[in-house]
Amino acid sequence: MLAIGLMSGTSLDGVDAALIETDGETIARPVAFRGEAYSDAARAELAEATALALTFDRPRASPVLVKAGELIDRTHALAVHKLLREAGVSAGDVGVIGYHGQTVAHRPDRGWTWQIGDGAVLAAATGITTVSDFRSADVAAGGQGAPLLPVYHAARAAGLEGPVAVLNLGGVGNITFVGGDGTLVAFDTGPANGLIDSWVEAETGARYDANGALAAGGRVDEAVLTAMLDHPFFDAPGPKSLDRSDFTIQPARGLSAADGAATLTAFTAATVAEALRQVPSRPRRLVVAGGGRHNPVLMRMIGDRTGLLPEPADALGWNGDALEAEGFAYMAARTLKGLPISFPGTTGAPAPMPGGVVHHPA
Ligand SMILES: Nc1ncnc2c1ncn2[C@@H]1O[C@H](COP(=O)(O)OP(=O)(O)OP(=O)(O)O)[C@@H](O)[C@H]1O
Ligand SMILES: CC(=O)N[C@H]1[C@@H]2OC[C@@H](O2)[C@@H](O)[C@@H]1O[C@H](C)C(=O)O
Repeated sequence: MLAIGLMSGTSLDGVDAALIETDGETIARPVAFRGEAYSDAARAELAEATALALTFDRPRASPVLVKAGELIDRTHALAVHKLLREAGVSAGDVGVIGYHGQTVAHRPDRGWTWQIGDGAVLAAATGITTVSDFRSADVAAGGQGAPLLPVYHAARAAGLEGPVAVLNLGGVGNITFVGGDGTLVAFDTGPANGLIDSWVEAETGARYDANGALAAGGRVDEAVLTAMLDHPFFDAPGPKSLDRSDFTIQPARGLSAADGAATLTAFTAATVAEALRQVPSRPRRLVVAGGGRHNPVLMRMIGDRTGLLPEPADALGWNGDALEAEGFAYMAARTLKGLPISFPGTTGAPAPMPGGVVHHPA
C-alpha cells in the first residue's frame, strides 16, 4: 500500500513528510519526500509549549499546549496536501498516515511521554486513516517509548552485510545495531545537534552551526568535555532514551563561541563512541542519517573517536533527511497489520509490541 509518514523532530525545524510504498514487512520503497520548515513564529510557539510541558507532572490540556497542538495539526495537514500534490497521488490511494506529532516532553521514568498532534483531526482533514500516539503503549508497558526507528532501520539494512549500525543525528541522537543474525539493539546516544544548536543560537543568533564552520575555528576544551561525559547516562546500559532538555550547554559557559561549538561538537562525537562501546559487537559499517550528517566537523570527529568511517545514509541510496518520516509510514502500515514496532532490545518493552492508535476518517 501507499503510506505517508510525518515527523516533527526535537530540533523544531519543521515537518518531514514521506510517501512510501510498503507492506509493513519487507517492502519499503520511498516514493516522495518534502520538508516543510516552520516559521520563526511557529518555532517560538512550539518552544514555549515544550518548555511549559516539561514543568507538568503529567500531560494535561493547557491553553498553550492546546494551541500548539492545533498548529501541529494544521501544518501537518498542509504538508500532506502538498506532498500528495507534488507526487501526483490522490488521498484515496493512500492506505494510512503515520502521524508522530511533536514531542513536548518525554518522561518514561514518570510513566509518560507526550506527543502533541491529534490523529482524529488529521484523519478528518485528509480523509486518510491515521495512526498516531506511537509511543504511549510502549511506555505504559514499562518500555522507554523510544527509539522507535530501529524496526525501520532493520528493514532498510536487510540487504547489507552485518553487523551494521545506523546512527540518527537529530536534536537527540539514537543508534540501531543490526547484527548479522538479525539481533536488534538500540538506544538514544545523547544530545546530537541539540546542544550545538542551543549554543550557536545563544552566541550568534544563527539556528545551527552551518557546515560546522564555527566549530571548525575553535579548540576542544578537554576539561569541559570530560566533565560533560561524566554523566550516569553514558554508563547506564540500554535501553535508554532522552528528553531534549536532559543535557544543557551550561558546562560550556565561559568558552568563546568557537571553542564552545568545537567542544559541544566533540561531545556529540564522544557520545557516539560511548554508544559503540555498548553495542554487542563492532559494526562493519556506521551509516549516518539526520541533519548532523551535513556537519563535516561532526562527521570527522565521529570518525576520529570511533575508528569507523561514518557513511552518510545517502551514500547507500537512502535519503538521510527522510528516514524518520519514512519510518513512521512503515510503522503505521505495521500497526494496521497488528505487527510489533518496539522490542525488548530497542525500548525495553517486555515483549515485541504493536503500538499506535488508529483513527478512521468519519
Ligand atoms: N548543513 C548543516 N550543517 C550543520 N548542521 C546541520 C546542517 N543541516 C542540518 N544540520 C543540523 O541538523 C539539525 C536537524 O536535524 P534533524 O532534522 O535530523 O533533527 P530532528 O528530526 O528535528 O531531531 P530528532 O531526530 O531528535 O527528532 C539542525 O538543527 C542542525 O543542527
Ligand atoms: C521522545 C522522542 O520523541 N524521541 C525522539 C528524539 O529524537 C531522536 C531520539 O530522541 C529518538 O529517541 C526519538 O525519535 C526517533 C524518531 C525514534 O523514536 O526513533
